[in-house]
Amino acid sequence: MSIMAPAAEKNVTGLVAATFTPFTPEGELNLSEIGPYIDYLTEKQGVNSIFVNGTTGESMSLSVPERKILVEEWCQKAKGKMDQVIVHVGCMSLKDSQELARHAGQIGADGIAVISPSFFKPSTANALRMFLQEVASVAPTLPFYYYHIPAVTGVNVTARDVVEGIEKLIPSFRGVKFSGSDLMDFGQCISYSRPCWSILYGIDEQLLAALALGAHGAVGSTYNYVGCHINRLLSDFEKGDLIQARKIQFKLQELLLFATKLGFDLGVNKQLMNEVSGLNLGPPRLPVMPCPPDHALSIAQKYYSIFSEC
Ligand SMILES: CC(=O)N[C@H](C=O)[C@@H](O)[C@H](O)[C@H](O)CO
Ligand SMILES: CC(=O)C(=O)O
Repeated sequence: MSIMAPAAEKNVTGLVAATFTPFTPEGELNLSEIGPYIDYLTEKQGVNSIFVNGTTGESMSLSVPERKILVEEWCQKAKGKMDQVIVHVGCMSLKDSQELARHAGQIGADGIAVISPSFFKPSTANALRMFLQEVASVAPTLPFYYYHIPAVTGVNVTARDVVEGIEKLIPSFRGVKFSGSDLMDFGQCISYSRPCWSILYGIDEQLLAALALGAHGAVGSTYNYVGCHINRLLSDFEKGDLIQARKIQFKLQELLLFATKLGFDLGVNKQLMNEVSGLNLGPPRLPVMPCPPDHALSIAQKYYSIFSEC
């Protein structure tokens, strides 16, 4: 690298765990689990980056003050242990998003991501870009990621339309967390992406297809408990061993298919994490329902029958 190169900014690569928010049994934040959670990810799963207060973290069910308290704890406990802490700051209100973006910058997050508002939905890619630009503008030095999750937001604009030319509107733009199954649109984001961007895939059960299209990394909920296996999928893919990589992808598909038949949702996902990790992340918050204990147990048994110890 040239001696004149600007200070290196890290691209996001590899696996990023979308963290669950720890609650007490009464439904309050349980900050004391965050340190052990980070140690579990690094030591047991080999996962060194986190995406906090996203979908899995139930951000839209948290108050703005709760989101700030969580981010402070995640950033503090991750210091020296995690490569990247990316904070989702999207809200229905532009003002709330800006407040969280500013806060993330002040407390040393490595990047911020924003989901489209979904009550009043932007009707065009341009309206969405204007919203993203207003959020990014209050934290202009923080790497900014657009979080594309159309099945949840119901906002039907392609990510490619959102990112085209966005570097002129948002100089801090650094990539997309793409949680959609439209692989054509995903490919078009990769093909447009700039060298300093990271295009991260977010549907864990089809990661291998996204890798073939050039995904730089992946953000997902299942990397909380299958990270060490999916790390092997990544290295098999890099070696060109597609047969092994597929075997691992199919195992994750088998687990999720089994779980889906029992009604896989965030409550079940969180309880599966509790079972597998031994952490006490508690129940989800309403309207997400807690997982029936027998469902979590049978999914955990399936997990152990599919995946051996790492
Ligand atoms: C809707 C949702 O939460 N998607 C997650 C991330 O984007 C994924 O990690 C899924 O939880 C995962 O792919 C299992 O379906
Ligand atoms: C899965 C994911 O990326 C999220 O929880 O936001």
